[in-house]
Formats: sequence, C-alpha cells, structure tokens
Amino acid sequence: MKLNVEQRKMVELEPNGHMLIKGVAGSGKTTVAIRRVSFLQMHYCLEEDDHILLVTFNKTLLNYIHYQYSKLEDEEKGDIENWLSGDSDVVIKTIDKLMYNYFMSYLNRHKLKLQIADRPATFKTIQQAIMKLKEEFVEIKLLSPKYSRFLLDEIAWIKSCGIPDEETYQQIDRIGRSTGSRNTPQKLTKNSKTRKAIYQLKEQYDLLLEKKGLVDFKTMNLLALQQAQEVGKTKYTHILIDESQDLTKVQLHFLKAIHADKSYGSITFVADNTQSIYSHSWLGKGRPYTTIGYDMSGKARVLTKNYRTTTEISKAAYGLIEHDEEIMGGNVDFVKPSLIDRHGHAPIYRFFLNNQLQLQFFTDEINQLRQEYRLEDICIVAKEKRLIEDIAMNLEKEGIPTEILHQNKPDFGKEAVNLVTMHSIKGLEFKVIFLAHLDDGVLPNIAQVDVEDEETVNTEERKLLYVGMTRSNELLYMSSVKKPSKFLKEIDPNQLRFKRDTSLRPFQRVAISEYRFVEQIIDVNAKEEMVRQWMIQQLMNTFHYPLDLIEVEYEVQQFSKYGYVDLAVMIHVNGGEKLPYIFIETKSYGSGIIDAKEQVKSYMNTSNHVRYGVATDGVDISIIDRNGEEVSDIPKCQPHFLPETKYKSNYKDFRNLKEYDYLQDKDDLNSIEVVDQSTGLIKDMNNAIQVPIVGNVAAGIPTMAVEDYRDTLSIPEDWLIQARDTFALQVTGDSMIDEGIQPGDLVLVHRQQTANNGDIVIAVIDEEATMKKYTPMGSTILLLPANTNYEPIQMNADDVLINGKVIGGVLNKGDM
Ligand SMILES: Nc1ncnc2c1ncn2[C@@H]1O[C@H](COP(=O)(O)OP(=O)(O)OP(=O)(O)O)[C@@H](O)[C@H]1O
Repeated sequence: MKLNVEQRKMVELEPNGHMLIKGVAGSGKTTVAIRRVSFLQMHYCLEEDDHILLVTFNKTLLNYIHYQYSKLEDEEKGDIENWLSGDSDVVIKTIDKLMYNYFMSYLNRHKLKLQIADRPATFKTIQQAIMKLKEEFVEIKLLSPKYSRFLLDEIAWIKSCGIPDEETYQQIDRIGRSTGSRNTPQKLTKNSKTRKAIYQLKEQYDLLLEKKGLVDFKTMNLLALQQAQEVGKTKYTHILIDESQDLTKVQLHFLKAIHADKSYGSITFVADNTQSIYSHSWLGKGRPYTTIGYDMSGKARVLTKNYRTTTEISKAAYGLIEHDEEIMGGNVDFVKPSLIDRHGHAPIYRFFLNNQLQLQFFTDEINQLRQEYRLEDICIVAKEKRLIEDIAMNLEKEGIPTEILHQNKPDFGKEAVNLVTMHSIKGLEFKVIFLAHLDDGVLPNIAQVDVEDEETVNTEERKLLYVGMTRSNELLYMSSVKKPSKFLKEIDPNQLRFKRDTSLRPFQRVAISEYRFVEQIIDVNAKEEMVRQWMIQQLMNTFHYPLDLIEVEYEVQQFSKYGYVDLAVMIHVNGGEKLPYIFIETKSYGSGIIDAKEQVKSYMNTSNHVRYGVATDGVDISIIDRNGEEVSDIPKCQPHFLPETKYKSNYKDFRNLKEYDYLQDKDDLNSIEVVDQSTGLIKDMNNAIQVPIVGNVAAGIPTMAVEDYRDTLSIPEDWLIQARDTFALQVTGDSMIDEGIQPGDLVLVHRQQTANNGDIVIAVIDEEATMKKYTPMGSTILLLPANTNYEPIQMNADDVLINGKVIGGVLNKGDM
C-alpha cells in the first residue's frame, strides 16, 4: 500500500512539539500514526532515554494493529515488526492499561492497598451515600436511590474532567445536561443547591468506598495522573494518541504529564470528532485544545479521502452526519469527506418482524457469502454484548463458527465469523459488516436517557451507527427487528437496497396524497394498499416503467372464474400490442408472502405473456421467472417495451450493398435515426441532406431545374454522389420486387446519362420512365426486371435514354 502525498508528509514531518492529525473515517489516520512511529524511531530518538508511546483507546484496536501488520509483506514490515513485538523503545498500549500501571505505582509509593470497585459495589456505595446526605438536602429530589445511575454518571463526569472542588463544579458548563428532557430528573443549573448536593455526594461516596478499600475507575485515573505528575518515571519523547477525541480530560493531562519535554520531541493527536462516542470525552465534544494547554493554530493536518469504504457506503453514512445538529452546527471540528472513486454494492437494509427471522437471515446470507468470502472477513456488530452473544450462539448452532472479539486478545485470523459490539469496532474494518438490531429502543437506548440529555444520547448513538457503517470495505448489511431505529430514516432510502443484487429499495410509506390509481382503488386506507403504492413507486422510480404501463386490479380468467392481479406491468410487444409482462401480488405490511407466492403463480398460468411474478409484503419479497425459478431483481423497463413512436423502414444502399434501419419520428418525418444493421451503430446525422421527393418512377426525374418541393427525405450526405443531382421517386410498379423494391417505396436516383452493367437505372422509353437493371449487349441494351412475371426488354441503345441511376432506396415504408 502506497501512502498518498498528504499521508507521507504527515509521517515524515519534522517533530515540532504538538500536532493534530484529523480526518474522516477510513482516511488512514491509524496507518499514518503507525508509520510515523517508525519514522520517529529512526530519526528522532537520539538519546538513551528516548521512548515512543502509541496509545490506543481500546484493546481490540490494539490487537487489530498487531494483526494487520502481521499480514504485511516482508519489505513493508521493516522495523514495525520489531516494535510491535515489544522488542524496542516503542511502547504500544491502551490508555487504561497505561494508567493502571501508574495507579499501581501510586499504591506502592503510598503503601496503600486499594482495589477497583466493580459495578455492583459502586451502586451499593452510592445508595449508602445518598442515605447519609438525604436529611441535609431534603428538598433535592434528585438525591434518591432511584437516580443512582444518573448520580454515578455525574460523579464519574466530575472526576473525568478533573474538577478539583465544589466551586469549580458550580461554575462549569455541563455539556450534555442542558435541557433536562423527558426522563432527566432535572436541569443541573449553575450555582445551585443541586450541584452542591451532588458534589457533597461525590465526597461522601469516595469516603465510603475508601473505607471499603475501594476506588472507582475514575478515581484510579486521578491517582494515576497524580503519580505521573509527582514522580517522573519513564517519560516518552514522542507520544501518538489514536482516537484522541474519546479521551477524558484527566487522561489527556496524564499523557501530557508523561511526555518528556525535548526540543525534538512530539505529541501527536489523531482524531475524528464525527466518531466521538463517549459522553465523558473532552475534545470530542468540540472543546478547543487550548483547554488542555495546546494551541493548535497552524498545527493541524487533515486527511479527507476515505480509503476504506466504497462510495455507496460512504454516501449513505454521511447522510447520518448531515442530520447531526451538533456537527453541522459548527460546534464540532468536522472534516468534510471527499469520496474516492471506488464503487460497490449499496448498503442493504432488512427489517424483520422477530429476532428469529433476523437470525435466519444471517445464517442464509453468510452461507451464501461463504462462496466468495472467508468467514474471518465477515463481522456482525450490535450495540450490546447480549445481542452479539445471542447471534453467535445461533450461528454456532447452524454450523457457522464464530469468534466474539472480546477485549482480551481476540483471534482475528481464526476461520470464523467475527462478532463485536459497536463501541469496540471502532478503528477496525472488515470486508463484510452486518449491523444487527438497529432497533428502536436499542439505538438510541431509551434507558440511557435518564442519565444523559436526550439530544446528547441521540448525537452519540447516531455517531455510533456512523462508526459501524464506516467499518465496511465492501458489503454492508443493516437490519432491525420489530421497530427500526429512528436513525435509519435519516439515510436516503435511494442509497439502500432491499437485498443483494437488486435495485429495489427498502419499503417506504407513501403519503396517501401521492397514491396512484385512487379512482380504481376500493379502499385507499386498506393496509395492503401501502405496500402496493410503495411497489408502484418503485416500478416508476427505480425500474423506470411509465405509469401508462402499470395497471391495478388486472383481470385474468381462471377457468370459469375471474381473478384480479394487484399490479400488472404491461409492455408493448414489437412496439404494438400491449401485453402483461410482470404480475405482482402485494400483501399488507409484514403479513407474509406464502399465499401471495401461490397466487401469483396461478395468475401467471393464465397468460402466456407474463414473464415475471412478484410477491411481497414490504418485508419479504419473492421474484420468480416464467419457470418458477427465483431471480434476484425485477427487470428494468427497456426502450422496446414502450409504444412505437417511429416508422421503421429499411434503407438499402445499392452502391455498397449495405442495409440500415431508417427510423422516422411519427410526429416529424424529417427527424431521422439511422442504424447500421451489421454493426448496430447509430449513424451521425449532422450532415444530413434534404433530398426532394419529385414524383414517381413512371414520370422519371424532371429534366428541368427542380425547386421548392414540399416533401423531402433526410439522407446522410455520404450516401449520395452529389446532393445537387439526387432526387427521390416513389415506386409505382412491382417490376423490381426481387431486389426488395416494392410499390410505395422511395428510391434515390442520381441524375446521369450513363450507366454500368448491373446498375439499376431509370430508363426513358417512348417518354415513359421505367426502373430496370441495365445490361448493355453490343449495340442493344437489355433492361432486366427483378420480377419473374415480367419479360426483359431489349432495345436499341439509341432508343433508350438513361435518366438516372438508383443509388439507394427507403424500402418497406409500410403504413406511411
Ligand atoms: N494511501 C492509501 N492507499 C490505499 N489504502 C489506504 C491508504 N491509506 C489508508 N488505506 C487503507 O484504508 C483503511 C483505513 O485506514 P486506517 O484504519 O488507518 O484509517 P483511520 O483514519 O484510522 O480510520 P478510522 O478513523 O475510521 O478508524 C485501511 O484499510 C488502510 O489500509
């Protein structure tokens, strides 16, 4: 893989304090960071104590980096191999692991024995703390065990931001807690008794934990920071922070504290705020770098090309971002993506009425995909762990091996379908991604709304879906069960497909005001009408059938009974007769298609013309051909399905013996299209000549100057010898029918007095013109008809006047 110019520049930039690499998903930020580690190691580790640190946010990503680079070609590996194996001055760690080590040193230094509290212990302790403070803050309703989750989260936030005292907490802008919506207990107004109560609760809770020999995770972070600030153990000359938008303020300060301040040292932030999915993150919320002590003016570099996903997937994913007010409102540093010209299948969206159907879909689809992809190229992603565990269990039952990518050493290379949560897939990529359970209630998760402001939850969860979508290299499936996530509505349905290898878009409700054929529909409010109207819209917009070719309640006769097909697509056969081509049976949404399939088959049997049958309930679809075989798509409308708007004749060029289709628009006979019959190529008509139609063959061509003829024939210039001397005559007799020249045809005649053997000529005998083949025989001339009913005419050469040579003819003009 060759880095692009921008990427290479970033890799090889002379280190100069701090810098920011920002870019869209898949633009190579992590790739650049890894290569930059090698560059810095080679050129800017000058002293014994120079070390480089590459920090990642989660462990899956860390292991993924190892896996990706184990796959590199030998010459690409270079020294990356060395530092990945831990055998150098480069340390590559997750932020948690790194801080945990400092926390342990802190405990040693202070001879303390503290353990990290698990979730049940934190809940129990917060409830005890609430009880202790309740009397002091009777009027604060928030101080109740039922808001434990909310309170714990607020305390965690206070610690994540490193807020040192109550006074600071009273003053601080609380992003994400501004509106106090639906289930949020109340607004956390500045300088309020509520904030006072919360802060005191935090102190009480920490005290109680300490008494139990415990600290929570965020206190562990604070102690690690303290250790880093107080004891200058190992310092890193260069620090590169991947996904830095997800780090808390305390984590960022910690990294600052372990950064060695050397003239050739550097700290590189790698970030994409559109992928900020943690509510306690600091920079991801749009806060400036100056809040952590870095001025980024002139220090930011941007990567805009998404190398990972196809244009089709990228476009659908950006649709989500465009609905994010926080990002679009300019509060968040957003990089506008540019698309690379790599195309593939549009994302597929499926809706399922129950979980079982979704599981069945995964099994069927993966079994199909197995023919093209290795199982390890496929990854199923869902918001929650329990959901991926359920899917994994089911796939195993169906004989498909799975690997849940846990934080602990996931095995990326195993011949198995990967499963991972949405948060953990950050930074990873797979050829095929299934985003499962994009359900209302799961994404966004309503339960979370009581700890966060609703808009904050929305924006975070929308980004989560964005992150998930941008993980796919080639194929992206999205599915929901029972009720779709509201975010799916933000994706333009034209960017999605109903299933693989089809142009059909997923079901969408059509507004009743846009219903078609209302005068023929008995009940516009009937449930099944929704599906029929969606199908009509699809036939018109996606498959390009004009409304004229669509019929509802198409009557068919089955023995003595009549049946009515919900939808029939008609086509004009050979431009003429209108016959049914596709029959469609629509059922009410989600009601199943078994009956509809049978029905459509039996209707198809009533007509020899129908080629395709479709049965759909908007959730499932079956498309069959005449033989009852399933096909993947509805055929698109073809030009020859439409009524004929042109007269079609044959043009025979007698000089070159070539034949052409000669098409005249019925409304404008001089609007001509000419197609070479041997090559199928359309002839350029830019230099067409208007040849006058001067009369009929019996009259011959006038010897006088010809002017102002009303009717003309458009003829390409290169078919003529000389435009000035060319005329068209209508054929009157049938003496040349064996040459394909019929009465009524038009022949093109070049005015000349001589002819060669075999030429078809207009010869004048006794002032009457006739069209024959010219054959000179000594002093006589034989004029040969091309019709066995007529005798050749033998004349003295002197008695025959050649009027002109037939150079071509517009033949079989039919009903002109
Ligand atoms: N110049 C390039 N040419 C071809 N492929 C590239 C190039 N740069 C990066 N890629 C590929 O694009 C994909 C995304 O790269 P990478 O994971 O580094 O992006 P990222 O910006 O860190 O993405 P994200 O923020 O979404 O995790 C990888 O498969 C990588 O190999």
